[in-house]
Amino acid sequence: MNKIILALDVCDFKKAEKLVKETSSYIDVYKVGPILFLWSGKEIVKMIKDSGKEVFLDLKFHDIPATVKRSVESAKELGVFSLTVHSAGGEEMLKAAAAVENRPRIWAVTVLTSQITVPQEVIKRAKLAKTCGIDGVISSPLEIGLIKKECGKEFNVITPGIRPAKTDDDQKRVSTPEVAVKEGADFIVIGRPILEAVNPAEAAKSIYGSIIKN
Ligand SMILES: O=c1ccn([C@@H]2O[C@H](COP(=O)(O)O)[C@@H](O)[C@H]2O)c(=O)[nH]1
Repeated sequence: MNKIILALDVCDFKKAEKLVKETSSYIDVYKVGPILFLWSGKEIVKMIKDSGKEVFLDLKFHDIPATVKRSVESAKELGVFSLTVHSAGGEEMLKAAAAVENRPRIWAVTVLTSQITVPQEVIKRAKLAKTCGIDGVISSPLEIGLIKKECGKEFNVITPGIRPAKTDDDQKRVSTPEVAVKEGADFIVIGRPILEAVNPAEAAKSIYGSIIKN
């Protein structure tokens, strides 16, 4: 499976559909977060799946264990490939999410890539998630090596904060796609560098080209 996940952070079904069509040669998994899900919910998930692609539902569940368990069950009914919970929800919440049978892959957010933190905090949360039966974590590309070392190669590391070129935006812990893939990222999540490009398909192609060389 291609390692690029395109974050469909748009609030328009037609725009999302056009982006999927234009980039489908380079992307197998599309991320749907609150921006798009609040507009198009089930329809967007269906459109992506009907295009033969997978959905990463990034709603970062962070609630009491019973509510998170039922949210994971609902996401399972939608047929998504993976979803996120927030590690700050704690052990009981993470275990409740992981215990749902035949569920999508669950990835726990460690510390948001827009926040400055110390690697020890990310590792502490990654280890907690692993102990609770979660499949992997969302972290910045700066922590990939350390997480793989501490939690094992099989534990998924998914990294937003990917910038092919230097930008001045809200992402604080960043690297290029090439470096993230070399470090061992299982997937890299990219939004604005593709969404805001003059030609999103060309931007996706160029990032794809840069990572398959490695
Ligand atoms: O720690 C996190 C967790 C999630 N994200 C999400 O990834 C994309 C990144 O988009 P860019 O435009 O490439 O910055 C976005 O949907 C975030 O909600 C994250 O960035 N960091």
